[in-house]
Amino acid sequence: MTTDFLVGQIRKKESFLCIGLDTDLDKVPKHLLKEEDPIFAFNKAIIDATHHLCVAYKPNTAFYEAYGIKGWQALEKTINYLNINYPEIFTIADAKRGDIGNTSTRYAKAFFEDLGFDSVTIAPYMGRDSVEPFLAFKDKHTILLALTSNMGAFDFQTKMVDGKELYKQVLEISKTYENSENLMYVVGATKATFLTEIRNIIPNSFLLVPGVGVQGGSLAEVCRYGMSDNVGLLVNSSRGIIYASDQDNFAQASAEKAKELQQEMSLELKKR
Ligand SMILES: O=c1ccn([C@@H]2O[C@H](COP(=O)(O)O)[C@@H](O)[C@H]2O)c(=O)[nH]1
Repeated sequence: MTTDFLVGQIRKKESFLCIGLDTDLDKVPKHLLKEEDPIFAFNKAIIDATHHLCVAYKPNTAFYEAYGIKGWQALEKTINYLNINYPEIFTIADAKRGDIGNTSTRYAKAFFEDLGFDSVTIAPYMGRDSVEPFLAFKDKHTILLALTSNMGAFDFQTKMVDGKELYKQVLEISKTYENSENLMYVVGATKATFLTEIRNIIPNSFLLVPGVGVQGGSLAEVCRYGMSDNVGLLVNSSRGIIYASDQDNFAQASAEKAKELQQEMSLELKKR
């Protein structure tokens, strides 16, 4: 998917919401456990109830890998279901990969070609040759971890390296990578006040922003400091939406939570 198409969807739906499919069988409604594939049954119900309120879904692969082959099959069914039924939706494999070049190429083939995701999250720590194999895929997007939402972000990401915080070095150096137009970045909603400086370095790049809801980040602050001329934001919520209820009406309850965020986003878009 091209970035222009994504921006068009955001304007049309008045939403830059990304719903995280962090599907945990300990948390899904008990009646679904009788299904042949309860992970997919849960995801399908959530997607069918919420697709008109969001522009992206982000399965975090950890939640699928934890169930072995069955989990991976559920991930495959979920991305196929999205690509066939809702091709206008931007898909993110939150896999946080990155390795030496030839290995990164295999990761890129797995997520972009075999599974057919639009984007994948990548750790920048191994540098240029670990990231460029992902960037080589046309109309696919590589989402680099820049400043993450967790407390541990302060262990390394904000430390000074050559006179500048490490996360700023990640932003600046990655701009020199081949096909850098295919880059997006992860910035946690809990770090919203850093967004002004981040926007000075990457004024128009798309940011994937997790951390609203359960982690305590504020959507209003993210918009105030991080919205660019082309919106440039995909704000993720996982648990706050998909586990709104563990009763029979769970999908409807998730749609209600998604609608609350979508309406706030619509107001933010109208302010600009
Ligand atoms: O900095 C980061 C990077 C990734 N995540 C992931 O996003 C979701 C957040 O889930 P919530 O339930 O909305 O808190 C989850 O998959 C994380 O692994 C992040 O939170 N922060």
